Amino acid sequence: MARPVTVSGLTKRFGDRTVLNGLELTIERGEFVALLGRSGSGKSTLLRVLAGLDDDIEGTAEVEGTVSVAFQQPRLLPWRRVWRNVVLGLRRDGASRANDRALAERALGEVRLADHADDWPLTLSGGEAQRVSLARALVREPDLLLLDEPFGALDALTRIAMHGLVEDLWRRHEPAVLLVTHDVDEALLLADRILVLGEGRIVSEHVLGLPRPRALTDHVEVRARVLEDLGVTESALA
Ligand SMILES: Nc1ncnc2c1ncn2[C@@H]1O[C@H](COP(=O)(O)OP(=O)(O)OP(=O)(O)O)[C@@H](O)[C@H]1O
Repeated sequence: MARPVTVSGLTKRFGDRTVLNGLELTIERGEFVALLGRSGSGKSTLLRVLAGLDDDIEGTAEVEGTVSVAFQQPRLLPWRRVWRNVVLGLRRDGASRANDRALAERALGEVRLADHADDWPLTLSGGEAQRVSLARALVREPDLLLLDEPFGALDALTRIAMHGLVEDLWRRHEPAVLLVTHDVDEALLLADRILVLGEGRIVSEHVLGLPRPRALTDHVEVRARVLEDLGVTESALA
């Protein structure tokens, strides 16, 4: 099976503004990649292109296999029960539809929400709703999982719990992951490789070799280098 992402010479303009400028990127099967970059650097734009939501581009962006996306907001349909939201995006024929409830229950079990299958989305907490969104992304068994700041709207404790959950789900399902985040520590905990986007291209790449689960202290030097690439100095944070 081909590599899930091969991007070459990708340029994306909005009017006369060039947001992505000759970007090169490959992601291997099962690889967990984090994408960092300053606000407005084009991270979401790149994700939208990879998700097939924007094809008005120059260059090539080849994506192989099934793609799922989870956004910062869980985007659940409030008038559908939780389990129906999970199977919403599945390609369906008569035979598989009969199986939907079982598929949804299994996916909800994986994100530890087995008891919430019949709830309405608006009764869920923010972290629970985001877990439903993850279940919905994974039920399609994607080859590529695109995560656009999926934990950005959650409180710090819930976010820590979600890191463990995502790592667990990634190991079990083995999709390639592209995680857009503002959180350097999140990237250091989860990713095989950290990319920094700037001036429309990948300006730096950091490969993280250490085993998992990781501690934040594992990558002190890489952390400093990534922050430097983002234009942040430790003294400015102190
Ligand atoms: N539909 C659009 N029309 C015009 N400009 C756009 C559009 N979408 C994005 N842009 C511009 O492209 C640039 C990159 O936006 P994008 O959302 O990709 O950045 P980002 O790195 O994800 O930012 P953030 O970290 O703040 O979410 C921004 O300047 C934005 O204003």
